[in-house]
Parts: sequence; C-alpha cells; structure tokens
Amino acid sequence: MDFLEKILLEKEKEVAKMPLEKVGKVRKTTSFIERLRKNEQNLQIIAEVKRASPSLGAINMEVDVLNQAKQYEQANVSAISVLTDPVFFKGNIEDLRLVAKNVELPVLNKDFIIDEKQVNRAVNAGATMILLIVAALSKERLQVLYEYATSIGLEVLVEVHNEEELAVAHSIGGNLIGVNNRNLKTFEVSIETSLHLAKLQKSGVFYISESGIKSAVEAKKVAENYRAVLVGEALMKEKDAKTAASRLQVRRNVD
Ligand SMILES: O=C(O)c1ccccc1NCC(=O)[C@H](O)[C@H](O)COP(=O)(O)O
Repeated sequence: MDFLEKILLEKEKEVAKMPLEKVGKVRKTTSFIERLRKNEQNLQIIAEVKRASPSLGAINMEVDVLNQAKQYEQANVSAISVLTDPVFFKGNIEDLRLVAKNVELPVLNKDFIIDEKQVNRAVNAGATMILLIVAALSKERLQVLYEYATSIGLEVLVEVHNEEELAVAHSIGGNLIGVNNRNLKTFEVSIETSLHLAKLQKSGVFYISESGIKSAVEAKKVAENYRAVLVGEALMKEKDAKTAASRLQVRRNVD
C-alpha cells in the first residue's frame, strides 16, 4: 500500500464519523482568481498553515495559528491554505475557522476531500476554496465534487502530479490547477515536475506550483509559467514568516 492509499483509508474512517452539515453561504471576499488577474507581474503566494506532515513529522507543533495567518496577511499573500487533516498533518477544522474569521483573504481547505460532507463543513468554517486531488478520486467522483463545489460558489484547486492527471483536470473544466511537485505516493519532491508540465498548459487556466518552494531560487524557476506557489514548510519553519513570504513574491517577466 502506498502513502496516498494509507491516507485515503484513514480519511474514509474520518468522513464516516463526520456529521452532514447543512451548507451555508460562502464567505464573501475578492476571489483568488480575481487576485491573480490583478497581480500578473509578481508571483503570488498561497501560504500554508502546516503543523506536521507525513514526510517530515513535526514541522511547527507550537504554532500560534492566528499570528501565523496575520503574518501571511501582512506579507500580502493572495490566499491562506489551512491543512485540516488531524491524523497525518495534526490540523483541524477549528484552525481554518479561526483563520477565516480573522483575515479578509481567500482561505483554502487543504485536505483529502472525498465527500460532500467535507465540502459543506469547509464552507461553514469559512473556506472559500477547496482542494480536489486527481490521484485521490475516480474521474466521475472528481467531476461530481467539482461541480458541487463550484455550484455553491467555492473556488476549486484541482491538484495533479503528472501528464495523465493534468489531462483529467483539463477535461473536467478545471480553471485553477495546482501542479504538486511532491509525489503523494513516494513523497519525492522535484521542481522539475512543474517545469515539465508547464509545456502542457492551456490558455484561460491559472496554474499554481505546489510544494518544495523553499526560497526565491525555486520561486524564480517557476515564476515564468506559474501564477502562484503554494508554500508550507519553508514558511512554518521561519521565525519571521512575513519576511519569508514577501521574499517569494518574485517578478514574473511578463511585460
Ligand atoms: O507534505 C507532505 O508530506 C505530504 C505528504 C502526502 C500528501 C500531501 C502532503 N503535503 C500536502 C501538500 O501538498 C503541501 O502541504 C503543500 O503543497 C506545501 O508543500 P511544502 O511547501 O513543501 O510544505
């Protein structure tokens, strides 16, 4: 069994116990895509709240979640991602609720979403975006969850890792696609994944490079072909997360 299968097995147990909430309205904010449209010149940041991970174990277990989110906001990031998986990432939905209540920014519920119950819970906690991972869902289920989420006003980041998954993300009409540089089955991380898949980009779609961005060096490598980067570990390990997030907003050479 690979790591992703292990995570999904636990997720099924978690979701089975999760109550079905009646979904409310999506929190109002300038959407993430709107922010990307307005800020083409510099690489935008989705800054993540990530206490721990399956690949690293503890990253920053003592984090003051509100303070971390405020530092991200002061650094002018375009969105905040909150990991809500309790078993492998030591997160929870209350972290997301706290962040969403205290920032104006779009908030991404980063989790392994396999069921509408999780989508409703995300909206009710203040998320404006969810993640759907192509490798975690059948194409049919991906399409159903994508349509459900967008129909209630969420933005959906569709995550891929290879050419086949990218084709699936395009075929379901994904307009916000995240290329994860981390292989979720082996945890291997390579920026080459983003560089390779950049050749297959389509117009009208916003592409984000996820994972393994540690400094302006990696940010510059993807800046030409990607509108934003999703960064967790590098920001969670920094004392001054605001400065660290600001440094990643490199020029994109798009004049
Ligand atoms: O981070 C992991 O170890 C991990 C393992 C298995 C599935 C997902 C995993 N991470 C989720 C993410 O995609 C990252 O948190 C996110 O892209 C930020 O990555 P990084 O900047 O490398 O912390």
